Amino acid sequence: MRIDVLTIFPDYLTPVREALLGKAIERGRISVGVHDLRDWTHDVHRSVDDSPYGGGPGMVMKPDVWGEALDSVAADTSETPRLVVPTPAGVPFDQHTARRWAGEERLIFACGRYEGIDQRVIDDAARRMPVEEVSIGDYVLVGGEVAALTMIEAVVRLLPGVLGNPASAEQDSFSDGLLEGPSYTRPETWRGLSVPDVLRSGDHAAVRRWRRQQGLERTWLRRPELLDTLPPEELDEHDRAL
Ligand SMILES: O=C(OCc1ccccc1)c1cn[nH]c1
Repeated sequence: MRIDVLTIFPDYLTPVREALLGKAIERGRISVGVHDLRDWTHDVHRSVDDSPYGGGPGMVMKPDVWGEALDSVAADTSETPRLVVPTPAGVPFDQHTARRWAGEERLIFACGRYEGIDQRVIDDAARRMPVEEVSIGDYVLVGGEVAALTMIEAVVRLLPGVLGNPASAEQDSFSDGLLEGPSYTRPETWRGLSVPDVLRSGDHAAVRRWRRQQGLERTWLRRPELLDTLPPEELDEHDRAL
């Protein structure tokens, strides 16, 4: 998989080369290109934004600079990239989307700042490649870089050969639509707090049941709406009796 990130703060993406993702890059599992949007400006001030039509606060990122940058980065290879635009106004990003994107050959993340990118950039790009405007949460960041890092990590950890322990990618939260329950490790008692007996019982069926019950309880308490969208087969009659 090849990932490109367009940003006016390329240094913000340095963490992408750390640890987990760093290993994936070393192993050639993914290649990551970080590009400074200002490289596609032509004026002496290297300006990337301007005042919004219709008035209002803040600035909007210019279409011409973005258009040239996207043309250039997208053209690098024959595969058609999927363009991801992080924005508070986007479709919520979730594990389902992460799994879907893990199958892509190329992803380009367009990191907006200010009040966002001129909409025509997205409309024009959509004529040549799939485009998704995506939100990582209901809050406003200063720019899309942190959102891009978040989504890149969620996607890359799913690629075969990236995680040391692939099983954990399968059993992580949301893989069965429920939240993960609590986890414990040594020592058995710590500051007067003990590990639940069932986990030390060696009864694997009981452990499975207990973990599922804990996941259901936690989901019920913290994210009840996830129970509504659970596929019916996920909740067996035993769960319903809980
Ligand atoms: O703030 C975000 O993206 C940066 C951004 C992009 C466009 C205009 C303002 C800010 C964001 C919040 N949830 N998901 C993404």
